[in-house]
Amino acid sequence: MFVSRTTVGWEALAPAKLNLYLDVLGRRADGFHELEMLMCPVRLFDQLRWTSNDRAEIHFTEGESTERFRFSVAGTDVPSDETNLAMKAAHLLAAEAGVEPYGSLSLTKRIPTQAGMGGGSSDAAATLQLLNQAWGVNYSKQRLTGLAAQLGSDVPFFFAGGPAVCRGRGEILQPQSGLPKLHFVVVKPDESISTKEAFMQLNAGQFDPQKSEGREKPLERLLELLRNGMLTAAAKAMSNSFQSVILASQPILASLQAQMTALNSWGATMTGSGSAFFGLCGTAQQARHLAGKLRAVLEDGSRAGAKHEFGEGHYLRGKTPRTHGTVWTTSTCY
Ligand SMILES: C[C@@](CO)(OP(=O)(O)O)[C@H](O)COP(=O)(O)OP(=O)(O)OC[C@H]1O[C@@H](n2ccc(N)nc2=O)[C@H](O)[C@@H]1O
Ligand SMILES: Nc1ncnc2c1ncn2[C@@H]1O[C@H](COP(=O)(O)OP(=O)(O)O)[C@@H](O)[C@H]1O
Repeated sequence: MFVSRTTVGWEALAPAKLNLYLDVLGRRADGFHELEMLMCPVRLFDQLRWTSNDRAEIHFTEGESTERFRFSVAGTDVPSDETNLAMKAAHLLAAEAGVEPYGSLSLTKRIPTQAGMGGGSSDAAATLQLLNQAWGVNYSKQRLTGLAAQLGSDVPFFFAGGPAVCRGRGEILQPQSGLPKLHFVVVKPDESISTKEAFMQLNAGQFDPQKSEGREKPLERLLELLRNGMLTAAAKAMSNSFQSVILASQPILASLQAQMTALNSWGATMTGSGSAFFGLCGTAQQARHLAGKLRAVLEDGSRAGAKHEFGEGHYLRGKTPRTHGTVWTTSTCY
């Protein structure tokens, strides 16, 4: 995430993430699942802005806001009340630091929701970082990462500042250096998937205790292929434990994945618990080319060309079954 000063306060860019590898190793006694993942931040950003009441000379009285702290959301239908992860992050930091929340925090959503792209988690991490500066709390990155784990399993990842292997619930981070810049086409179908429900769809039969004993260590192999720039093989080595379960239960997503694979011999992989899919491409030009091919097959002219500030989104319409969604070209940011 990127935090900077503005003339009236502070601003943060909260990146989306893609899971290049996701293995669910088993269910834990606390109800969470033990994971092994490779995640990368990508250049599709939500934006958070904070201004102080003093500078804006505003006194707030309405909605969910207190007089001293106001929160607003633009861009999509995520909640703008205390249940928003950005608000949860603000209140957690305030309680921990003994600060009474103040100022005006606004969130502009661009990352699709329930996509497996970590938008809410990234917003929470960016809010911790932003308000840590704005309120003069000055906690270390380590202390903020500890708070992040209380907000959600994926939140600490956004403090890694680049690609990381994530284990445990997702909060045990091993940052990875030496990976090349990677280019992707991402498609978010209109169908969304709740993370909790995706975990519930997995059954115990899918957790093989012998899997980790003497296995060929597919994650290490993927990392090695990426470091050596062997991207064709790396694309084939990407995998996601949720994918087969989700595709079996949602034929429309199976259709989308088949369409993407037909147009991109490197294949298409689901990110997180879905529902977005991504295809790895060799260069930005190839990504644009693939996005163009996807549009030619799937595009709905009525919404084509919708522009996003940090990338281009295009509405898609497939043949059978009809697939609707948005496609972006993007790349890793680190
Ligand atoms: C699956 C992943 C993979 O990156 O991403 P998304 O698809 O959500 O982006 C993450 O593990 C999601 O992390 P996050 O979205 O922070 O999850 P949390 O809020 O902690 O948990 C939401 C729900 O998912 C389940 N959950 C989550 C993480 C985990 N290791 N085991 C679980 O069983 C639990 O049922 C929990 O109630
Ligand atoms: N700031 C936020 N951005 C997105 N979703 C949020 C946010 N705060 C709370 N939520 C809730 O969390 C749910 C999933 O969040 P999201 O990050 O989009 O999922 P995923 O991790 O699967 O990409 C949403 O349905 C929404 O109701």
